[in-house]
Amino acid sequence: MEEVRATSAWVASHSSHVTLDSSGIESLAEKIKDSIPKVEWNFEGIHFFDNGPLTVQYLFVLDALNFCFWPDSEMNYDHLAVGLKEALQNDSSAFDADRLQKYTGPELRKMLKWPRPLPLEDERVRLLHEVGFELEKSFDGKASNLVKSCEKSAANLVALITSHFPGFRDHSVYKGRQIFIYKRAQIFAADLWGAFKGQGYGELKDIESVTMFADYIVPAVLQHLGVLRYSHSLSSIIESNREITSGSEEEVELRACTIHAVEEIRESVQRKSGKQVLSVELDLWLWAYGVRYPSLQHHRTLSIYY
Ligand SMILES: Nc1nc2c(c(CN[C@H]3C=C[C@H](O)[C@@H]3O)cn2[C@@H]2O[C@H](COP(=O)(O)O)[C@@H](O)[C@H]2O)c(=O)[nH]1
Repeated sequence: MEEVRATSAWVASHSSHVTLDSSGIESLAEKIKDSIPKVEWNFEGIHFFDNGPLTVQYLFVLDALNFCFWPDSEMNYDHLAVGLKEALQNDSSAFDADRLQKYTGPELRKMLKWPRPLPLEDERVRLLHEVGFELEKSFDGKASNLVKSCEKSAANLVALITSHFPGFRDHSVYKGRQIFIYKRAQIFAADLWGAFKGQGYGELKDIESVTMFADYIVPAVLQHLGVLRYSHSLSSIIESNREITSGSEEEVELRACTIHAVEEIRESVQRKSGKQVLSVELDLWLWAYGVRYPSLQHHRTLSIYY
């Protein structure tokens, strides 16, 4: 994940629309330095968990589809997590690699008990097929084999996922440079670590290398907390719910500056407290904060990456 850190820092130092407010970073770090509010993974109680390989399969399918819920104002991440959990509880072979390759849009919709087409439904189906196909071809159908081959390293896991599954290659070109974000690949590593409490399939010795997961909730939280500042034109686009094109300067800056800001907060908290802090812990706290305040306006980009 060094390339995620390094390229996000580069965007932050060449940014035109989003800036980091260093006094906002310092005052937030000061506020949380003694106790970063601990948020339990699965604090909402919405995920499938059986302590075995089926949970790994569930999390991989979940994170293959963990993007862009906002086009349907009634949909959110919880619907996906709960819908997939119930599907697996009703039929433990629902996510077998051969089955994943055959789902249609209406079947996926029915599985999630959603009464109308899902946002970006065709892409969601295509990505399910991709996951089923590549799991079958290279990992004997099982996401748990993918995890086993990573030697307890989140960095290896992200590299393996992004090399095998094109849908996870979350990157863009910004001012002539390739910028790596890898949101869904990294969140899968963090979900494993969180679900299995750092043991078994969740034992990742380098979990500190994972960055925050650049989605559409955390930038809005950081702006609200005075850590990120937007240009006048970007603010007005977000406030009027106008779409921001995937890969545009504004979009890349929103995501990369969020990653870099969380790194700066983490380093500042570490300096002040003398304790190690994980970006994953900061992410979960900031995300949980954001979903409690649905009135926070977030940017809108049609994307399969987040
Ligand atoms: N940075 C960050 N982004 C996250 C998550 C999660 C869920 N993680 C689970 C893991 C453990 C916990 O128990 C969580 O339940 C989803 N998202 C992103 O949010 C957006 C959805 O928003 P809304 O439309 O309002 O549901 C969408 O881009 C989605 O990809 C996270 O943890 N961090």
